[in-house]
Amino acid sequence: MNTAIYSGPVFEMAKQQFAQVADHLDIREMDRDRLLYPKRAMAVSCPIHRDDGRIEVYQGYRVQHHLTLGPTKGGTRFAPSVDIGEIAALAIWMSWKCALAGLPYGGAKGGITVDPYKLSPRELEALSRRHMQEMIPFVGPHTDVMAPDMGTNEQVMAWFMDTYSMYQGQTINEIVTGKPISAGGTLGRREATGRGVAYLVGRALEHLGIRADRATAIVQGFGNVGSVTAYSLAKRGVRIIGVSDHTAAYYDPAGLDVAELQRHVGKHGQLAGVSAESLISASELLVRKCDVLVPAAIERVITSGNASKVKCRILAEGANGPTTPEADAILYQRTDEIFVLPDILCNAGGVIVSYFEWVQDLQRLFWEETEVFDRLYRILERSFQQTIARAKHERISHRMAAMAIGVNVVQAAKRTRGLFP
Ligand SMILES: NC(=O)C1=CN([C@@H]2O[C@H](COP(=O)(O)OP(=O)(O)OC[C@H]3O[C@@H](n4cnc5c(N)ncnc54)[C@H](O)[C@@H]3O)[C@@H](O)[C@H]2O)C=CC1
Ligand SMILES: O=C(O)CCC(=O)C(=O)O
Repeated sequence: MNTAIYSGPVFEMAKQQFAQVADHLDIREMDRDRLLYPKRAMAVSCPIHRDDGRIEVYQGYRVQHHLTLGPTKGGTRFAPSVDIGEIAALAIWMSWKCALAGLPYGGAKGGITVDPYKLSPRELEALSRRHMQEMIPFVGPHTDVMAPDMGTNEQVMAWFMDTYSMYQGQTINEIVTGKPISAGGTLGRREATGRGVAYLVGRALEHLGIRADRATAIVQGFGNVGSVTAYSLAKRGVRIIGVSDHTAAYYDPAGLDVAELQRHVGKHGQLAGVSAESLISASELLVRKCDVLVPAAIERVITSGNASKVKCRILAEGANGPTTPEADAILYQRTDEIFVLPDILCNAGGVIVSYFEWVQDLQRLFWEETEVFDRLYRILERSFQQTIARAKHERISHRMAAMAIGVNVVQAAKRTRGLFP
């Protein structure tokens, strides 16, 4: 099979991780490509009028990894880094994540190569609508259901839903999740990923016998996932001593006021300008001593260069793919020091509540917020227990255990459906 279109460092990571798990599970060579490579991938051109009258064309992608368990599911990312390799890796990770959580989905991901911070609101709307228009032949409530990811939000999901619905001649809420409540969204989706991260951090602290009100945390990334994680951890009594985004990093051992940081970002769209005294370099922040380190921004930030220097007790991966395989090997040597909550477990709250949103939209029956979070925490608890039990039993890392569970689920479904002899 010629797989050359899938390349780049993020795709290589997903490939390397899969190879390690496939070796551990003793999956036959001839079955590996079927499990790893995406079912289909789309590349589309999205032309829009810029505010100055120019026409600019942006490249968009959607990768659907497998449809063995149901529709594919995953976010749409607007970022300058986006290419088909990055999106394919994120789609593959979505598959293992959904399978670990027991959701009836395969993984997908999409994105546009664009810096959304450089578009006006009108340009962002035009690009979002054009992207969905180009995707109409490939998505559907029972084929592939989009959601937010880095650089997109509830408003973008509302534009996606509206564009798809106008084309169909009727409102189809269930085409995307992560929508505003007023457009058929569920209570709790906006906070779901961060609250899920905080729940699992709480469980890891208990596991290690550390009291939340004596713990400290550093959070990289202060968007949807990072800011809600910081806020939810602070509500649990954890002192937030460091935060960063793409514009600034702050460290204060006495603790930062998360609500104040959220107000600042709400007003200015970024962390820069909060305080001159507590400024620190972004790379230094990651290796400061803390109980909980939460990378909640981009991929590949814990690397062979800093994995031996991080000084946390818990590494809670809010982001997708923040740790390279080389760093993983180092962290595995430090298992007694650092408890890793791997991304496909740690940030699964988002897609789990997206699943609840899809179910509610399909049934036209909406739940109370307590029902959303009770069900979310039950699924996360089960995944947490399964992951640590398997890691202990097979003497493997938490990442390897979580992935092994996910890969096994997909493999079993393919086998049952007759795709494996
Ligand atoms: N939104 C969701 O529900 C989910 C998101 N994720 C993952 O979480 C991560 C963050 O996503 P969101 O919070 O949704 O995105 P977002 O767009 O809301 O926020 C991203 C944040 O990361 C910051 N950032 C970007 N580059 C950075 C850098 N080099 N250093 C420090 N900060 C940087 C941005 O300034 C911003 O604060 C991504 O890896 C995404 O794939 C995972 C599961 C669900
Ligand atoms: O909510 C969803 O469907 C997907 C969220 C997502 O993109 C992720 O978990 O990485």
